[in-house]
Amino acid sequence: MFRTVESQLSRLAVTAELRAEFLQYDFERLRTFCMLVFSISIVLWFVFDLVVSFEGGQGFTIKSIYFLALLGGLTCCVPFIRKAGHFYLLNLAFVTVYCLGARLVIDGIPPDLQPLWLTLTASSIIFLASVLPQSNFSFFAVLVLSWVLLNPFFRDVPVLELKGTLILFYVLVFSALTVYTHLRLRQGKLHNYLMAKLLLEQAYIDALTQIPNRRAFMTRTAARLEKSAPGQLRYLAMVDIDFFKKINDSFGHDIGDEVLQRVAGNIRDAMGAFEFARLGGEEFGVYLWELSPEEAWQCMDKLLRAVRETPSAHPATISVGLARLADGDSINQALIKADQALYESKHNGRDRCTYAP
Ligand SMILES: Nc1nc2c(ncn2[C@@H]2O[C@H](COP(=O)(O)OP(=O)(O)OP(=O)(O)O)[C@@H](O)[C@H]2O)c(=O)[nH]1
Repeated sequence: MFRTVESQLSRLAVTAELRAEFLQYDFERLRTFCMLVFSISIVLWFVFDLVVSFEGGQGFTIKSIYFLALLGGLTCCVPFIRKAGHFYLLNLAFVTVYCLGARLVIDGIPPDLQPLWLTLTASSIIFLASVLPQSNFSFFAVLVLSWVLLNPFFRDVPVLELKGTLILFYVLVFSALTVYTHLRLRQGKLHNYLMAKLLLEQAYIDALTQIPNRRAFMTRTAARLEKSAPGQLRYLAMVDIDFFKKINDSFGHDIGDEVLQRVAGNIRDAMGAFEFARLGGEEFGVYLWELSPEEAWQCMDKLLRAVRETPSAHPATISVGLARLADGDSINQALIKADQALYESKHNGRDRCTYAP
């Protein structure tokens, strides 16, 4: 089964929209991790600065405080960022400040050690950036920025001499490896995201009518019920197609399926603002809230009319049982109440709604 879903996935076109949705999801999931990485980077820079300042006899300057404040300020912005794109910009700003701060410290160590420390610092920044949730463009920008601002050859290190050649070799191999792992990691994460999305859709969407199924309905309505304020007006409606067995028996199962799809479309059009689902067979459920009893009734009346008046070679009608949820009622209790009201509608001639207050 897993392989079947995977082969379905391979046929799925990964649009720019899907990619953006994944990047946004990835950022939201890893927001705390981003803050942790930023905080660890600041601590590392601070310790490096302290060692060079005191062991190297430079003295801790006010500039270090400015850099710490800037980096800390940028880190504090992360929890307030909503869009992944804004985080990429913030990350670039963080890397720029960090690189400039690192240059400041490295300038204070003996010149022959500087190329090595510039290389180590740039590699650490690039490694940390490769595990952060960001787009390819953003990662490449960090890569280029880090090597430009922490260029180990800036002190006339001859590339063709042993030291320069070794550094260049390391820079190239390290950059290639991190680019490769970043791309592979991202591809793997995107694949898992799309797979989970596809499986979730299959688990929560009714295959025939393409509207939410019973599982989705029970999960969503229970969540809404839990969050709703006491005293809020809430209703549960059971919708059932009239004489559906007759439609199947007279015109065949395919026409029965068409009728189911049409009624599901009517429900989607009329109840789009609320929770709705196909509960099974020819039965549908609707959960409504923040309406007066008259308004809830009118909603159902609108739906009855829409189904009745939809032009078709195989017309159909529905019956509805509308129940009001009392405080403390569970969805299952409401379903039982709505089912009893639905029975009344069927008993009284169908194509109507019965309200159970
Ligand atoms: N075409 C089709 N039929 C289905 C599907 N699921 C259930 N059914 C049929 O729906 C019919 C339900 O019939 P009944 O429960 O007797 O209800 P009814 O004929 O609508 O009668 P009333 O509800 O009393 O108006 C059965 O014949 C099922 O076989 C489906 O996915 N497609």
